Amino acid sequence: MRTLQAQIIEELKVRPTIDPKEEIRRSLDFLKAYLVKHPFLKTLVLGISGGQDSTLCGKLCQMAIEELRAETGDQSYRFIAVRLPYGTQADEQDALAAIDFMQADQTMRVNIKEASDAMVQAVEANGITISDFNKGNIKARQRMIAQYAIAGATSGAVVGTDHAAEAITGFYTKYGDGGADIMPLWRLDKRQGRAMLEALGAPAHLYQKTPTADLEEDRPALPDEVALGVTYTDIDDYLEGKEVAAETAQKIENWFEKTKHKRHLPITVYDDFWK
Ligand SMILES: NC(=O)c1ccc[n+]([C@@H]2O[C@H](COP(=O)([O-])OP(=O)(O)OC[C@H]3O[C@@H](n4cnc5c(N)ncnc54)[C@H](O)[C@@H]3O)[C@@H](O)[C@H]2O)c1
Ligand SMILES: Nc1ncnc2c1ncn2[C@@H]1O[C@H](COP(=O)(O)O)[C@@H](O)[C@H]1O
Ligand SMILES: O=P(O)(O)OP(=O)(O)O
Ligand SMILES: [Mg+2]
Repeated sequence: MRTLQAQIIEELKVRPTIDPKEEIRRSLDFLKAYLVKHPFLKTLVLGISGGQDSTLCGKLCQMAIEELRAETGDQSYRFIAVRLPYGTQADEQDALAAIDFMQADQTMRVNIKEASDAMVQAVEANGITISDFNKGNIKARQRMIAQYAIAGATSGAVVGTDHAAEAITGFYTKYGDGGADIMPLWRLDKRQGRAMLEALGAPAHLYQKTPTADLEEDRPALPDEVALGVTYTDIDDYLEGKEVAAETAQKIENWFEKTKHKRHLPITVYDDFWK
């Protein structure tokens, strides 16, 4: 195995094989323990896009909350699934199917279009141009703002869907979808998450779906794998300690190095991870 590959696997805590049922249990116990330890927190708040990760994460949140209600008798615990379209979302049906699968206690809807467009306009008034790509990150951050507003109003914690196969390439918006309080999928790669959804009986079309951030208007539903130039199969193989083509490993490691800053809190004079 490559030296950096071993270090990354250690940092991101990926295991080469998992028992999906055990990992489901582990995530549920983690979510429950965190809420029990912080009695002020009563809701879990998560954006549901209609993609694989939020389908899995949302199902785990709902299951954890149901167990908590049954075990504590506290009926104020609830899971809030949040629809956060930018205008009309092309795969809205998938998002609704995901919410139906998880049987969310409550669904809220915040259209982020007006706020995102207003931000672009207000910034551009300074004589600079916001690219379509940059605007994509503004959308992801508006989603974060909406989720924190809901968490603030409901004594909630914002749940994030980041996992090892995204963390390794930094394929998330800093303080956007990367901004959350608790991340129950951290440690898992993409195929491990898929196996967990299969074990949970999710509709196949949701876990077989092509992963996309769907943030750009010029390239709608751009597959992550196209944006990254590397497949999740290769990323997962790399994370599981398998051999991948040298050129592929180099691409993955370039993403890892370039996005190091995202996996740390803001940099101060006492930090040296970046040196
Ligand atoms: N496919 C899509 O539709 C789409 C659209 C937009 C973004 N994305 C993805 O979302 C992710 C976010 O994009 P991004 O990473 O360009 O934006 P980001 O906002 O997450 O991170 C870039 C910002 O991080 C900071 N930064 C950059 N390098 C730094 C360093 N070395 N030290 C400290 N701070 C640093 C700067 O503030 C910079 O503006 C990417 O993976 C991107 O591909 C996808
Ligand atoms: N359209 C969306 N509605 C609700 N929540 C969303 C939407 N798009 C993204 N999200 C949330 O962000 C994460 C990350 O999405 P990526 O596809 O990995 O970029 C997703 O899991 C949702 O929680
Ligand atoms: O985060 P999601 O739910 O949008 O999943 P994916 O990353 O597969 O699009
Ligand atoms: Mg997605």
